[in-house]
Amino acid sequence: MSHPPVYERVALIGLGLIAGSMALAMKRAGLAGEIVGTARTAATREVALKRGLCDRVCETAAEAVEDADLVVLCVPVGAMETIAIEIAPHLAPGATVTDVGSVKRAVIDAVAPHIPDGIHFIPGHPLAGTEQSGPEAGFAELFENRFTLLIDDGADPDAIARLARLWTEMGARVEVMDADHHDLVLAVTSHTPHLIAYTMVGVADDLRRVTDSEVIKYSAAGFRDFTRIAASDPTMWRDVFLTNKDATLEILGRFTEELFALQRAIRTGDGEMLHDYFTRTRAIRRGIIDAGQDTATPDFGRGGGKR
Ligand SMILES: NC(=O)c1ccc[n+]([C@@H]2O[C@H](COP(=O)([O-])OP(=O)(O)OC[C@H]3O[C@@H](n4cnc5c(N)ncnc54)[C@H](O)[C@@H]3O)[C@@H](O)[C@H]2O)c1
Ligand SMILES: O=C(O)C(=O)C[C@]1(C(=O)O)C=C[C@@H](O)C=C1
Repeated sequence: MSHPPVYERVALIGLGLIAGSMALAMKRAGLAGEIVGTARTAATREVALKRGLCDRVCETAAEAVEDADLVVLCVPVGAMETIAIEIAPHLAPGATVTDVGSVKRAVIDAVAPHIPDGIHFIPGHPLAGTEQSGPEAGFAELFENRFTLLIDDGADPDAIARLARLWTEMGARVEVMDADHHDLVLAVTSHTPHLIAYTMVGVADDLRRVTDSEVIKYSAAGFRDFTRIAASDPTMWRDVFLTNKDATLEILGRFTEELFALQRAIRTGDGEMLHDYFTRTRAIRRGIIDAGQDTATPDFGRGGGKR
């Protein structure tokens, strides 16, 4: 290892897809002196040790954060407050607490009040994931060339820079953003699209007669992508919608208006409207590719067939 670790001891609370990927990315680049992990079940802790995600596991979050200079909350958004209350009295002075939750305002409201003076709280969100979850799901390349958004909620700039360095060394592109703006942007780019995918797969399931035959047999393209997204973790996504309620409802309202406009164009045979609409959306896709940001479904030669 040619450089000192960014953090001497990192505590990962919750050992699923994101924690596992962080652990492997940190190990690969020598970014943590020691990685300590905790999860609720012995089975998860065992897998984490077996996969080499952690150097050590603890039964409780309180034990795991002892003497850690970085604590990463990697649990569903709705579980963040309980964990914050549990770890607060055990945090080392000067430590940084961050999280990877998909919603930011709700996490700040839930966690910040419990963080003691002298601890840096810097909410974060890697814009990278898959539909897989649990301790087997993580892989070191997950964050490569993907954005990680950090929220500046008044934390010490040096502590933010240090955390940004960790993410950069794990391969991510880091940007600092305001929490409310984050939640609105993610409602457009991630949360509402997931809800639409869940809905579409639900519609197909309602037509069970079709599901049993054609839907599965012929789901090579668009629908298959929807089923991948709709296979994402139910607890995580329940919490996302319950905690990013206003922004999601705002975007869903707009979505419904557009859908009605398209529905009307189909009913009235307004081909020009449909063509113009699809021309505009095609340009957006091409813009994303031209900007070199078409990294939405990293494959890395693993699990390509499942996507
Ligand atoms: N999966 C994604 O695509 C993705 C991407 C970016 C951020 N996130 C966010 O990262 C966080 C973790 O997601 P993940 O995909 O790693 O999930 P995961 O399901 O793979 O792992 C979650 C971990 O939290 C534990 N956990 C669940 N409920 C808990 C509770 N009530 N108390 C304590 N531990 C609990 C689980 O046992 C597991 O160890 C979530 O907040 C999610 O919003 C997910
Ligand atoms: O590719 C996927 O499976 C994802 O949905 C990942 C995705 C996203 O919407 O882009 C999902 C939730 C997150 O908070 C961040 C990333």
